[in-house]
Amino acid sequence: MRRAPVLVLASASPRRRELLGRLGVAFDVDPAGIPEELPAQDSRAERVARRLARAKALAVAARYPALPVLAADTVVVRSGRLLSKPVDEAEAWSMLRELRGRWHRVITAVAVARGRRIWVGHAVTWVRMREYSDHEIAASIARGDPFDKAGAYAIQDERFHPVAEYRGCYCNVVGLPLGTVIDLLRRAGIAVCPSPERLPPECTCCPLLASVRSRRGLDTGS
Ligand SMILES: Cc1cn([C@H]2C[C@H](O)[C@@H](COP(=O)(O)OP(=O)(O)OP(=O)(O)O)O2)c(=O)[nH]c1=O
Repeated sequence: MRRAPVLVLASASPRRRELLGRLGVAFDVDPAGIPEELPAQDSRAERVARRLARAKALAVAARYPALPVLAADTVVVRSGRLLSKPVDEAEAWSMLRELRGRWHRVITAVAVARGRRIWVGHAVTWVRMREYSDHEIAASIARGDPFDKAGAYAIQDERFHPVAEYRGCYCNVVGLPLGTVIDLLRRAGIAVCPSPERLPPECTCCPLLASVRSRRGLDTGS
């Protein structure tokens, strides 16, 4: 029997749905579908992502007075320039060339709205891209992969695998920092007790998840 939802995920992203599902909470999905307009240049990228996550959560919360609503927004920041999802091939080319061989930041902000209250948090991951070729960029664009991804790439892309290394939370780059999500849900009154074997192993860098794993004896502390 299907469990009654305890929250609503305001997102059309299949990655967010998959990651939230790993926390073992029952949820409904209802995307916000609001226009996402980014300022081209903003030194306060965290603030931009937080504002968008908040707007998505509030847009959907109006439809669910009895349930908490969780939304997120991911932005890629390179030299102070915000990169969201490319609108066309030319923009995908320019983003992937700009990121190639360099470090950038990925910020995902998360908002949980419940009634008139809202809790917002964010996580930052530093990512260095490898020196992929123009031919690889063309192949990725020909597959249509960049167009629903901030920065025109996916760290989880097994054909392109554009990332050389990263510092911080892997799930944050994919679109949902689980440590931040657990913290915000607890603050909104939803206790989350994830089963450690369902958590992505790459999430060990989230302190909260690391402590969950450690408590259950899965982390040797190395
Ligand atoms: C950088 C990066 C982004 N992404 C994805 C996560 C998000 O789905 C997307 C960022 O765009 P967002 O605008 O944050 O989210 P979205 O439009 O896909 O979904 P919604 O607003 O309905 O929640 O990029 C990856 O899957 N892998 C990556 O490595």
